[in-house]
Amino acid sequence: MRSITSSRMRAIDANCEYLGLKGLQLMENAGAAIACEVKERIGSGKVLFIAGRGNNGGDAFVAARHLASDPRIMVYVVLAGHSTRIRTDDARHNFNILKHCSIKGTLELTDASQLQKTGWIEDSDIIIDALLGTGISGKLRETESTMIDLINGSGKPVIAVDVPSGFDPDGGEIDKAVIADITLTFHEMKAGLTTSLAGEYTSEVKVVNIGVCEDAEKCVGAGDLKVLLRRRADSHKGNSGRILIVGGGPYSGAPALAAMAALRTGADIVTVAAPANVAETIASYSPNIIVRPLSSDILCEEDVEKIAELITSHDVVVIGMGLGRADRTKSAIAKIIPFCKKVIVDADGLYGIELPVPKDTTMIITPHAGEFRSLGGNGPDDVQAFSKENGLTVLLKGKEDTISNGERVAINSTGNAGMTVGGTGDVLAGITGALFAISSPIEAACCAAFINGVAGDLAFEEKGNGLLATDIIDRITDVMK
Ligand SMILES: NC(=O)C1=CN([C@@H]2O[C@H](COP(=O)(O)OP(=O)(O)OC[C@H]3O[C@@H](n4cnc5c(N)ncnc54)[C@H](O)[C@@H]3O)[C@@H](O)[C@H]2O)[C@@H](O)CC1
Ligand SMILES: [K+]
Repeated sequence: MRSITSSRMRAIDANCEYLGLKGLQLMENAGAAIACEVKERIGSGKVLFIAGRGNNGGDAFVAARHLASDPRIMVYVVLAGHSTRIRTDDARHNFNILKHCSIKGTLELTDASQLQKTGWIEDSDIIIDALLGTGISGKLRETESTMIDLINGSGKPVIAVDVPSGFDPDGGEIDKAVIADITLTFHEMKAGLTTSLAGEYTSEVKVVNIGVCEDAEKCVGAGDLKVLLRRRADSHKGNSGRILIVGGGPYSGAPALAAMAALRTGADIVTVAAPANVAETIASYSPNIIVRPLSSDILCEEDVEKIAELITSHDVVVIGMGLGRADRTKSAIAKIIPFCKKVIVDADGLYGIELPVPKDTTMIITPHAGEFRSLGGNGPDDVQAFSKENGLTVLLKGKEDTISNGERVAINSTGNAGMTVGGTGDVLAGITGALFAISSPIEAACCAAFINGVAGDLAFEEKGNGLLATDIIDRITDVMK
């Protein structure tokens, strides 16, 4: 069954916003769907909303408004905590409108035990649980924890909003959660609700369409990047990645561009392993790059041992740019790949790999159309099947980039015609390397294509068709901000 993680859902929500579809609109649809479900279950009576201070609560405030205008229904709203501490603008907005609706009673409770004294739980015909949704983190805290106990002790029918509160939407361990009769989950089935544990907390799950636009899911957007960068901010310093770039020989600029792009994307350390004839030239481009010279004028099998040793002190290997296609180089590449845990193969490197990918290696390839064909791929429509068959992630460069890990397919439409200039592919590979150190291959490939394209668009505004690959590198930090 198709399902979605909470972080992917957050990315889609943010992509909607980026495309002009506001969270408030989605919340309106979510709330309207809850109100419909309530009316289907009870034609008349008392409805008690128990809401938290995030957007899960916001959905409840919308539903309360929709129901309040029905003369047969009496609506009560309990907020866990004080309204000054509502966490999001959308939820606050909808909470504030409630004072203009015929709500029978509203309470803001920091002490959950006060709820019992109101008698609202016993009097209610149905309870709507909107304490916590996909924004839950860590162990359950008060006031929410006691409110969950009160809902579970009520014996009343319960509708859970998005997920039963306390339940981990990604299927992790839980302390306790609301036990609901039905869960209305928005947009797509949440991963946690597909686990066997879910059956203990909800008898039924209904997936509700809230009007998410197709491109927010299909195209890479600012939301994907936001989620990835937030994760990086949460991770400890020193976790941002050590990248080993294996490139150069016939050319010297390509590995240097990849290295600088990786550094600008936030990699901690970037080492370039390059044939001896170009090592000094590469080092002279920037003092930020560490260069390790190899044995001769091209990468060859004699270098494999040294590179295998270097790999052990790096998180990600980026191999291919500027290597040339000598037979000795190709066979060296084939021997190096099995030493790599995480590897990105670009440009000439693509002529040396053997598919499918070795069992312990996770690979991203970044071919253009011709390189993809030479691997046996058949254009953008074949990217998903090719990825699945060969056990890797493909970022096929083109007017629109097509990215797939065999399951998800994404399109990146940032970038412009000025980016056909040499070196932009090397920049993309470097960005991908830095992101791969901190994320899954599909996230890394998607976000790298997006960053590279937007940085290219910013550079194009300034330089027009005269833009250079180095101009794109200069704008990476603007995009990341
Ligand atoms: N555009 C959007 O983002 C949309 C979001 N939607 C709803 O918004 C929900 C996600 O909203 P949020 O991200 O605001 O998060 P939630 O509303 O799920 O939860 C966040 C709140 O819970 C508190 N909290 C987190 N972990 C806790 C714990 N362990 N113990 C006690 N309190 C805890 C936080 O302090 C915060 O106040 C979804 O589940 C869905 O119901 C829908 O309205 C559709 C649109
Ligand atoms: K909930």
